[in-house]
Amino acid sequence: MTAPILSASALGMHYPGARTPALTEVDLAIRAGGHLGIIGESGSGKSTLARLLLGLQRPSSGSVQFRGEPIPTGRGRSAREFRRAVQVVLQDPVASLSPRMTVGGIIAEPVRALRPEWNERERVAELLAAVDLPADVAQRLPRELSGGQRQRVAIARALSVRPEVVIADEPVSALDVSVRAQVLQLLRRLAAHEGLTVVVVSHDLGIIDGLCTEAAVMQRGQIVEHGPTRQILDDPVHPYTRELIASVPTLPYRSTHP
Ligand SMILES: Nc1ncnc2c1ncn2[C@@H]1O[C@H](COP(=O)(O)OP(=O)(O)OP(=O)(O)O)[C@@H](O)[C@H]1O
Repeated sequence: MTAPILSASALGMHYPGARTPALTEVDLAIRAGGHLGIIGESGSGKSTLARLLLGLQRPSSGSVQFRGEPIPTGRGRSAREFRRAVQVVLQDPVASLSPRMTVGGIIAEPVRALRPEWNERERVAELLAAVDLPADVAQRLPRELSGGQRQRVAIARALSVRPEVVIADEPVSALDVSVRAQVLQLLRRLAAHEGLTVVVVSHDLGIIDGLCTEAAVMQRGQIVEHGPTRQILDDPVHPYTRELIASVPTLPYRSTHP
């Protein structure tokens, strides 16, 4: 078995003033090239876990490791390498994109910060093509694009520095159902093409089923079930997982994963 690229040990998060912890003793190993879905109802701790895996927040207890070492902090070489290697795609494409920057500027920003030696314009053109957007979109502003196009821009930006891991928090929840399927298809194709490790956070079982070969089910800050997505869907063990599955009448985005 390959060593995990990202892992969490006994991870805990207790927000100041909160009555109960958002995360308790979470252990998780994400193997390189794996496609993991984190599923659970609102408030179960999914986004908190994602932010801790991204190093955007410090845990109250436990730790996150990247390639077997604690996530590097500060401005040194290893911290820059972590920021390049692990990228995020957020839920709301409008809020996650700066309204006054052109699309080209938005996509190029991580390249400028982390790969200044690359030709920015060429990279932007490559990325727009990779996410099936026309080249002239580079000169436009985010508000001139549709929701689906904006989410494609967010994906292009995340891929701009050739990351190894992409953590997507509700990547298609803000989109119309028909556009959702297209963006999911794009994410699937890019993940396979770039050999990415993907972590998808969603409250929607259909989206996890469409993108992830492996799923972790969260309830009240804990992972209550973790295994192959197909096995979890076909033969759920935990009562909460059964409840989640029963609440979804159909799973619309089923991919071709075994
Ligand atoms: N910055 C914060 N300060 C205080 N409490 C927080 C903060 N962020 C999250 N929480 C609390 O932590 C718990 C877990 O929240 P989190 O957002 O991680 O869950 P989630 O499963 O992602 O939910 P959702 O799907 O609604 O985003 C909730 O009780 C939430 O109110």
